[in-house]
Amino acid sequence: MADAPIFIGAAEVADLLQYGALLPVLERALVDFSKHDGMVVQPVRSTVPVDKHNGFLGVMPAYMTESDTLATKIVRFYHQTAFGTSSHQATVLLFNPSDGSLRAIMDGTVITEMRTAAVSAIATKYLKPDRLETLCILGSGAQAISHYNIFTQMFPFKQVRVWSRSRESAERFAGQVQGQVQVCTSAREAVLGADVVITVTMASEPVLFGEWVKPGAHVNAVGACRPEWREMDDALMKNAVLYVDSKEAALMESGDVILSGADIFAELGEVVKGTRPALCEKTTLFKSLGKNKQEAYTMPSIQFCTASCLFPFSTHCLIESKQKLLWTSLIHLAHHFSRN
Ligand SMILES: NC(=O)C1=CN([C@@H]2O[C@H](COP(=O)(O)OP(=O)(O)OC[C@H]3O[C@@H](n4cnc5c(N)ncnc54)[C@H](O)[C@@H]3O)[C@@H](O)[C@H]2O)C=CC1
Ligand SMILES: O=C(O)C1=NCCCC1
Repeated sequence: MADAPIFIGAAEVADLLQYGALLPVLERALVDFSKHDGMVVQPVRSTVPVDKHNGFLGVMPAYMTESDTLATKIVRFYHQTAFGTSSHQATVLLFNPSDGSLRAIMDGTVITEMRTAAVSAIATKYLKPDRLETLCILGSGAQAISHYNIFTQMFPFKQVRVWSRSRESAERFAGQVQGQVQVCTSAREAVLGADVVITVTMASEPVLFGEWVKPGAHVNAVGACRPEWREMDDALMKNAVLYVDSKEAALMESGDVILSGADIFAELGEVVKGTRPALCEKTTLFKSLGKNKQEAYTMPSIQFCTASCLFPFSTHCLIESKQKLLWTSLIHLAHHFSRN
């Protein structure tokens, strides 16, 4: 009889997954994904609208030939959730690629929060302006917190500003993170003069306008993952140099890209690999959808990295950390767990 799949819950994921291990594997995942050589199979996320309940279910499968890793992330994102329940909830399934059997089930919510923030941090590492004094975060939910945590660890910001639709949630955010945060009464006030701006809202209409953004600043646009949703106005989309995690996903899922008609300059993986330039002296915008890594990653269609690719890598990090062993594949890892 086949071994039962192992289960790795949220607390264990949170305990084991460290940014230090996650960042290099995500960089590698971004590069592999952007080679487009057929070695990473990660279709654009398939999303089912659950209109009756104002939500969506996204499925993000991915297969990576080199590491022989087969995984799927399933993520739900709902506008209205019961008090105290996260709007985003994800599960990652790992399969044995040789026969397709299920080897592991793990919480994907923490992975989604950390993977997404880590990829924004990678984009910022490559695209940042010379001066890094002020960080602006629009939104105050789970992604705002994970972005705050890694951005304040990785970069020497002197000031962090936050804006949210309600001052109460912005103040709650300021009380949850370690370190000083300036709560702003308007998005404009938060954005003016900022060197790096992060948008992590569930908005479907623009909350960030090009006229507010300092020339030469870098923007990480993380929300608005539906073809009809926006976080940015056309002025910003057209004036910034546009980088994405996946061109295919951006052209199918990002309302900011599709509706503005902005030209995509490069995938982030191409910049990390060095085949496309990082135009740091210009205003840059990284449109994240999770395709490459994340999804896979945790979400496979990753949006893997957004999708798919990223996901398996994240899982590797988890397991390596726990076992202090270098595993070469998720499946090996899953087997190991099931025997211990
Ligand atoms: N690019 C990627 O790989 C990923 C993107 N996301 C996206 O990031 C965004 C934030 O996700 P979470 O922090 O997990 O969600 P959350 O529900 O924890 O926080 C959402 C934030 O958006 C604000 N908000 C909601 N509606 C708004 C509106 N109409 N205008 C302005 N603000 C509004 C809320 O007040 C809250 O501060 C979402 O759009 C989510 O879909 C999430 C995971 C991965
Ligand atoms: O990659 C993910 O996970 C998500 N991306 C976009 C919004 C929903 C979750």
